[in-house]
Amino acid sequence: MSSLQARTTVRTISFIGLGKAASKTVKLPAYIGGGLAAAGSYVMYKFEQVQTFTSDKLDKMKGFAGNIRDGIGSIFGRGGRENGKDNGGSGDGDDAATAGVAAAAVGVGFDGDDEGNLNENGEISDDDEDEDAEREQEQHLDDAMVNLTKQMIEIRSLLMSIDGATALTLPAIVVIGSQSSGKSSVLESIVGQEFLPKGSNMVTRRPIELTLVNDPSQAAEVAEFPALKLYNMTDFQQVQKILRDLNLAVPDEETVSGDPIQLTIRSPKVPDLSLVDLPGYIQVEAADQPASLKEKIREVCGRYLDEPNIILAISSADVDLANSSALRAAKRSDPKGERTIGVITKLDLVSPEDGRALLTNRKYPLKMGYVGVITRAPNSGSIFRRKTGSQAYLAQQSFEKSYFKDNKEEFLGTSIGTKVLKRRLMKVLESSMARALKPMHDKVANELEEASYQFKVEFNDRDLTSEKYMAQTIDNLKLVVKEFSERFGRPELKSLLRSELDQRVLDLLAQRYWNKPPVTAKKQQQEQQSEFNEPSLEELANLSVDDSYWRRKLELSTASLTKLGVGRLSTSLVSDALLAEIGVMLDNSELRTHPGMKDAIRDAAAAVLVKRYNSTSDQVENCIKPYKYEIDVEPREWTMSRQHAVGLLREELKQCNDAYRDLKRTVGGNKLKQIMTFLENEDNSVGESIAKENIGFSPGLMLRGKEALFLRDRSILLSMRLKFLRSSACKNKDNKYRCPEAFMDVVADKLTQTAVLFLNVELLSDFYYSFPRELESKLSSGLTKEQIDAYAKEDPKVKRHIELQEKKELLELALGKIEDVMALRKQIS
Ligand SMILES: Nc1nc2c(ncn2[C@@H]2O[C@H](COP(=O)(O)OP(=O)(O)OP(=O)(O)O)[C@@H](O)[C@H]2O)c(=O)[nH]1
Repeated sequence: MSSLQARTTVRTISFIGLGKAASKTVKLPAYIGGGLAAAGSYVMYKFEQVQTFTSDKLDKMKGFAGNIRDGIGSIFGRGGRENGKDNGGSGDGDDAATAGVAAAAVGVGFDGDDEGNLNENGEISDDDEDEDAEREQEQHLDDAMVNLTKQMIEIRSLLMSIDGATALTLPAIVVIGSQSSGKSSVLESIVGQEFLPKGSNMVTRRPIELTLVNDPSQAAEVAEFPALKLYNMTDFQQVQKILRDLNLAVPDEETVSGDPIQLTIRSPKVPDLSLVDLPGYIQVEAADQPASLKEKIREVCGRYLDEPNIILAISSADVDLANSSALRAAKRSDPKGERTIGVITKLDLVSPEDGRALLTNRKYPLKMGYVGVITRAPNSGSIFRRKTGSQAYLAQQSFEKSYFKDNKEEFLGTSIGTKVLKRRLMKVLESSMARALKPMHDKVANELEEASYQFKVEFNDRDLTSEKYMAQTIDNLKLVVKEFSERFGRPELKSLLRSELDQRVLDLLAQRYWNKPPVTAKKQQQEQQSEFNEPSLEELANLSVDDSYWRRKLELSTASLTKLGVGRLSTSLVSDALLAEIGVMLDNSELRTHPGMKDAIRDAAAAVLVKRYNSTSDQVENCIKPYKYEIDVEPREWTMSRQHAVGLLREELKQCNDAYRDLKRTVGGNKLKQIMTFLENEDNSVGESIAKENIGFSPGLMLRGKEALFLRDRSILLSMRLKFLRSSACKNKDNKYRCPEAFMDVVADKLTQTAVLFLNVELLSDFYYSFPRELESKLSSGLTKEQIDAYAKEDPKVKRHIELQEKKELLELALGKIEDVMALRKQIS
C-alpha cells in the first residue's frame, strides 16, 4: 500500500468516526390516533363511482331516501320526470313510450311512426288506432319502474364494489351464443355502438360485466372501465382495443379467467341493463376439450348462469334450433326454461314462414319466449363497418323495421325487433331484480352485522378513512419536523459544518505537512522529494521561520481550503443531513411500513432543498470570498484554534494508534514486526535473511506490513507535531508558518462562522418553513383519492382497518337503498 493510500485509510477511519458521532436519531410519536373520520367519504366516493345519475350526487347521497320518496310524487304528478330532471319526450305520443327518455332507450314507438303496430310486448298488433288514455297512466307507472330499475342497477353496482362480498349480487342478464350466432351484433345493437373485439382467437377469456346506464345528460355513448379508472371514453375503437387486450392478457394455457372485466356504457339511447357477456363459453364447452378444462370453464361461467340471473340464449335462424348450443347450455342451468329468453338472429336469412316457426316453436318452450331480430343491414360486412357508428346503427334499425313491416302478416303474434328485445330485457330484469330484493336485503343485513361485529372487536369502532389517516400522518410529521427544528438549529448546523471542515483541514495537513518520513530512511525520503524539492525533516527543523518554503506551503494549504467550494460543500452537507434526518424520522415512525409514502415525503423534502440549493451555495461562496485573499487572525482566535487543533490531533493520533493495534491483533505482533523489518531492509542482508526464514510473505501480508509501517510513522509524526503545537513555539500567531495546524484551524473556523450565517437563514429556516407546506400541497391537496388510498393502505393493518370500515359503510348504504326501493315499490304497486 502506498503511503498516500494508507493515509487515506486513516483519514477515512477518522472521518467515519466523527460522522457517526454527528448523526442523530429521532423518534416519532405514534401516528394513528383516535377521533372522528370524515365519515362516509369513501362510501361517498364509491357511491359516486357507481352512481348512475349525473346531477347533484352529493345531495342525493345524503338525501337518497327523501329524494326517492319525493320522486314518487313527481313521477305521478308530472309523469316522465326523474330526480327533478325532465326526461324529455312529448308526453302525448301515440305510444306509451313516447313520454320519456327511458322509452327512447327501449325505443318502443319513440319515433312516432308505425312502430305503433308492435304492441307493448313487441307482438304485431293490427290495432293501429289503439291510442289510449289509459296508456298515459301506464306510462307513468312505466317511468316509475324505469326509475326503480335504475336504482336497482345502482344497488347492484354498489354491491359489486364491496370487496369480499361476492355472494351479494342482484340478477343480471347473461348472454350466451355459439360462434357466429350474432351475439356480438345483438349486444352492439342494444348499445348502438360497435365495441366488442372480433377475431377467432377471442374465445374463452374473461366475462364482460356490462352495465348500461340510460343517461339523458350524455350527448352520445360514453364508456367507462372503472377498474382501470378510465372514464368518459367516446372512442369505441379504443374500447374495443382495451377489451381485446384485457382478454388476451389471460395466458393461452389458462384459457379462461373468472376475473370479470367491468364496463359501463352511459347513453341517452341505452336502456338501464346489467348484462354479462360470456365470450367463448359455448364454443369451448362444446369443443373437444380435456375434461379438466371443461370443469374449469363450468366453474368460472357456472355462477353466471345460475339463479337468479336471466339467460339470453342467442341462436341463428339459419341453424337448426336442435343444434343450438346456446339453448343446450341454457337448459343445463335452467331445465324448466323459466329464466331463459331465446333470441333468434338473422331472421332475414330464412323465409318469414320459417322465421315465424322458430319464434313460435313448441319444441324448446321458454316461459319468457323468443324474440326475433335482424342485427345487420344487408351487404354491409359488419353492421357498423360500412358507416360510422350511429349511421350504421340507424341503417340496421331501419332495415330491421322495414323488413318486419313488409312481413307483418307472417310475424303476427310474435315478438320481433331489437327495440322490443331491449324493452323485454328491461322488464324482465326489473321484475327479477325486484324479486331478489327481499332475500338480498336479508343477506346484506347479515353481512353488515358480521362486518360491524368485526369492526368493533378488531378496531374498537375507531373511525378511520384513508384521508383521515393521511391527514393525521401529515400532522404528526409536521409536529416531528417542528420538534426537530428545535433540536437542529444554528449551533448544530455550525458543529456539522465545522466537523466537516476539520476533516478537510486534517486531509490537507496530511497531504502537505505530514508526508515526511520521520526516520532517515534515505530511499523513501528521496522518492518523496517532489513538488518544491522538499527538504528532509532534519533540514526542516533548521529552516528559518521566514523561509519562503514555509510561507509558500501555508499559502497553498490555506488556498486549498478557501477554494474548496465551501458554498457547494456546505449546502450539500446541510441538505444531505436534512434528508438523512427525514429518513431516520420516517424509519422510526409509523411510516416505516409505507414505502411509497416515505418516498413521496423524501421527494417533498428534496424538492424544497433543491429549490434553495443554488442561491444558498452562491451566497455562501460570495461571503467567504474575502478569505481567499486575506486572513486576519486575532490573538484570541489563535489561542482558541490552537486548543481546538490540539484536540483534533489527539483524536487523529488515537485513531492511528487504534488502527495499528488492530493490525497487530489480526496479523500477530511478531509476524507484523518481521514483515515491517523485512520491508525496511528489503535491499540488505537483514531483509534477505528474514525472507529466507519465512519463505517469503504473501501479498496480503506485505500490504498489511506496509500499512503498519505507515501507521507507525504517522503516529510518530503526529506525536511530534502535537508536542510542537503545545510548545511555546506555537503560542503566538506570529509563528503561524511553523504551526500550520493552528492557522488552518483559524481559517476553518472563519469559514464555518460565515457560511453558517447564510445557511441558517437561506436553507435551514426556509426548509422548516417550506417543508410542512410542501407536505400539505404534495400529500394532502395534491393527491387523488386513489393515490391517498394507495398510500394509506400500504400498511396491512391500516388497510384492513380502512377496508373493514369501508365495507361496513357500503353495506349500510346498500341496505338503506334497498329498503328505500322496497318502500317505493310498495307505494307503486
Ligand atoms: N344476414 C344477417 N347477418 C347477420 C345478422 N347478425 C349478424 N350477422 C352476421 O353474422 C356474422 C356473425 O355475427 P357476430 O355478431 O360477429 O356473431 P358472434 O356470435 O358474436 O360471433 P363470434 O364473434 O364469432 O362469436 C357476422 O358476419 C355478422 O355480420 C343478421 O341479423 N342478419
